[in-house]
Amino acid sequence: MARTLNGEVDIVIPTIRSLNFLEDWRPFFEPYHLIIIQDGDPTKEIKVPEGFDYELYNRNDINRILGPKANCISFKDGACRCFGFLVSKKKFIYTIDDDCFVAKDPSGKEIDALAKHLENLTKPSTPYYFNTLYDPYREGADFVRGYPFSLRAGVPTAVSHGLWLNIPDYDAPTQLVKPLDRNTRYVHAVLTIPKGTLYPMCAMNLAFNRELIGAAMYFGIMGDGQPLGRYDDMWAGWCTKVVCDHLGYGVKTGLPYLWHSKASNPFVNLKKEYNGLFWQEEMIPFFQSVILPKKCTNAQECYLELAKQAKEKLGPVDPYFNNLADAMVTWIEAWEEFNAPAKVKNGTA
Ligand SMILES: O=c1ccn([C@@H]2O[C@H](COP(=O)(O)OP(=O)(O)O[C@H]3OC[C@H](O)[C@H](O)[C@H]3O)[C@@H](O)[C@H]2O)c(=O)[nH]1
Ligand SMILES: [Mn+2]
Repeated sequence: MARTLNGEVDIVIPTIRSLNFLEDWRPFFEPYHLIIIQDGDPTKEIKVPEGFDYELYNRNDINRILGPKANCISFKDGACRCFGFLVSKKKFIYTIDDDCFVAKDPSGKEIDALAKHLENLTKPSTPYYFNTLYDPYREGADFVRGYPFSLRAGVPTAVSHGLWLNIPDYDAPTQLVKPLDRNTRYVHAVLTIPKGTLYPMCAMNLAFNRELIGAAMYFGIMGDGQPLGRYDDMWAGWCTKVVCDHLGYGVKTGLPYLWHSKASNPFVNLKKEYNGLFWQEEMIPFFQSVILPKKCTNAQECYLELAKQAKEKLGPVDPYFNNLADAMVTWIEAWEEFNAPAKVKNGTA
């Protein structure tokens, strides 16, 4: 059972809708601090249900706080959530969409998704050698015969990627041809994604160790005024996986599940993700070929190197990638502004 780490966790929610979904999560979320990022029209009043401890930022706040650097935070795209990662001071971040609800496991028990994520993040990962009995650190499981003892300590876990029952995270073409698909399969497993393997990270039900990988968890410039949308979490997932592989951190996927209730409009989604459908055939081979130099020893340094290589290798694909690479650098500048080690003055920090 994960320790209650409520002093070490922020829950980040991007929203253009309502926050009534929090009533479903109240038993699990009330002890935690929420960072709500209100996207779209800042004059619209967003109601937060009584009893939650939260801070709320709209576009005016982001512009006021970041000044010219605000141009690295997307507008009219769920990617705006990464502003919450920037202003948080906590060790762990859990980010969830406002159309996601508490799911039930096959026994009918409500799933405390946050507790399971914290368990995933506070137990090691095994990226170097696959354990065929899945998560060896889970109650009632272990390493199987032939698993080297030299690797059984595992590595620190940086990302915990949860899944969704009901509406699956399909791209627009798949959603258009299979509108009635519902995910009813509850697979009771947590897997470490092997080193050297990328994956399509969805931000609907995602947790990470902000101290290890937060600087690389940037969701890019998407949405309004950009030729790309709904690839925010994909970009962040590819960047963070490459950085985790380089730094020796683990990424897990699988449990916990939540219940995803709303299918967004596939035609609108097609317009947003259209370029991504063929640019991903260039982006993914780029990330598969990235080699980060040994001198990069933390997420910030790795990320600046990634920005440099993305500009070199993907800039020729489309000028958008030059802007994205520049925004990645702006993000790190903002990150360092918010996370500079406390300056020590006459002996006190
Ligand atoms: O302009 C916007 C649009 C949405 N949001 C908030 O982002 C969350 C996701 O929105 P939605 O549920 O409409 O997206 P989906 O089609 O279900 O799929 C997304 O799931 C999240 C991924 O990051 C990716 O964007 C898609 O796979 C929700 O909280 C909206 O309120 C927004 O802030 N601005
Ligand atoms: Mn949704």
